[in-house]
Amino acid sequence: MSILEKILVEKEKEIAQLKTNGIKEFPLIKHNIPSIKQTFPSSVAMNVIAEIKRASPSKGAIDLDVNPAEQAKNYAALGAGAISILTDRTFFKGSMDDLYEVREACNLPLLCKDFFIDPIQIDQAKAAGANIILLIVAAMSEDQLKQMYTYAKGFDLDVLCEVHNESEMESALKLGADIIGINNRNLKTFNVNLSVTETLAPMVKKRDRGSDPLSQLPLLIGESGIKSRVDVERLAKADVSGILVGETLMLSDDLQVTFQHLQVPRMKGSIPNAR
Ligand SMILES: O=C(O)c1ccccc1NCC(=O)[C@H](O)[C@H](O)COP(=O)(O)O
Repeated sequence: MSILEKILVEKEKEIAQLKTNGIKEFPLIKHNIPSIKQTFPSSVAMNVIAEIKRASPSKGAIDLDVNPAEQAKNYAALGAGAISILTDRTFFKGSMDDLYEVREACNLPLLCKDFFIDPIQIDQAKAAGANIILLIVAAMSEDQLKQMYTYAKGFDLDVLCEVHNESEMESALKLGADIIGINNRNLKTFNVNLSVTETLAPMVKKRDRGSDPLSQLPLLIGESGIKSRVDVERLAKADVSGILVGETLMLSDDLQVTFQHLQVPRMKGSIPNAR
């Protein structure tokens, strides 16, 4: 069984519990958080979605004792455009409480990075303060993907639709996803290769947009395995609007320097108002 399959087996158990016990309510809610669809395209520097990641299947423990609110405040002060919070408990040692603590501490868009396969998980993420949820194309059928996407959008949530190969990119484009994450990490082997983004990103512009050639291109996010300025420059050339970075930020001894390395200039052609 691949790690993704193992995670999904656990998710089925969690979903059964949520349906029996109900979702956990939180006393928020902050409104008027800007969407990354509005803020990312106009940015001249690479947009960073900075992740709070206590542990992972590929790395084991990363920083089990991190204070999510403090970490998020540091990310925000250094110019992160959004924060990703791994909320899965079994494999990543996170929780919905982590998400909520970050929601209370900052006003950036928050990505609930979990393994969504049932609408009740979307209800739970929204209640804890998420603005964006993750839908992994490899985790469900096209019909299920469409249902989950429609459900999340109806709840005023953005959706990061994650792909790792050409057929998954085709599914995301067919769905009409407006934010697509290209995951450089193979969830079966854990192998990380930035050429995944370089190969898949051009598919977005090549796609036939039928009778509406001016329709907006999806926002592209390069995900996983990003460690250095050189890595980000490669992804900038592939014309992504943003990058999702976990381990490198969580293990950084000097977040300010690490952020400077990540915020490289983006391609001029991809920035509407850039001169
Ligand atoms: O990180 C893992 O080991 C992992 C394994 C199985 C499924 C998902 C996994 N990671 C989730 C993520 O999407 C990453 O945390 C995110 O893209 C950031 O990656 P990185 O910068 O390499 O920490």
